[in-house]
Amino acid sequence: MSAAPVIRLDGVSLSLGGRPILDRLTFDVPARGVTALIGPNGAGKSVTLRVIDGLLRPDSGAVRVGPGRTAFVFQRTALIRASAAANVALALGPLKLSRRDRRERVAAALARVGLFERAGDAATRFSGGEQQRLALARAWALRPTLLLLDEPTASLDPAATAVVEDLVAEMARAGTAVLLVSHNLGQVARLAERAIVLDAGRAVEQGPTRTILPSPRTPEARAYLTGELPWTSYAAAS
Ligand SMILES: Nc1ncnc2c1ncn2[C@@H]1O[C@H](COP(=O)(O)OP(=O)(O)OP(=O)(O)O)[C@@H](O)[C@H]1O
Repeated sequence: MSAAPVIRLDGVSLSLGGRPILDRLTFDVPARGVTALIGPNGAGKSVTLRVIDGLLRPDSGAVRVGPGRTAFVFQRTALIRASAAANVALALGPLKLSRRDRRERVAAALARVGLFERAGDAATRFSGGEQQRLALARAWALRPTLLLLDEPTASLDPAATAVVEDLVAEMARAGTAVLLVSHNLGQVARLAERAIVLDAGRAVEQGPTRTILPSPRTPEARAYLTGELPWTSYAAAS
């Protein structure tokens, strides 16, 4: 591969509440394009994003991220009690823009997600889907090197989902590396060139989505992708 990866996890292990969650997790995320992190509930996808963003520190192993700015859009977005415009402007704090550039970038970001008319409204009163779009606008305005997305369209209607998917694709085309956690496999196929399949805190399979999605090699990836639940086979066996 040409460029250095934007994320490198090497043998990362982490226990939480006395339970092993990540187990010698090792993978690279290339500096270009969209990489999907997929796997069953509880596999450790969100914890992995938090480790990458430095919100959780692994017990062992190495995490290398960057260089550049990272933006993180959570499953449940953290917005401040202020207007939509103020929420975007606040994210631009570290950028040292002129007042005018900042105002223009905020307006463009809100317009990009269809919230321009709502610029002065209290962000915490937005619907779940509107808050998610606002969180994306905040990330877009930052022009990050790396974008971490945790189920960004889980609560969105189809039209808003399309807006978010367009925005993510546009950011990727503009050079942002994206790591996307999603259970929407259609979305993964549409957006991501590569996928990493997590199971019980380990990367069990990784490679191009066009081969992993239709023909996974490992039983864990196959079970996830075909919707086979571990407790179903347990119940059937007992
Ligand atoms: N702060 C914490 N303390 C204790 N356990 C935690 C903590 N955070 C996460 N866990 C546990 O770690 C495991 C992995 O959680 P995580 O949220 O990463 O799963 P996930 O793969 O993102 O799942 P989902 O698809 O359901 O969102 C879960 O069993 C969860 O209960």
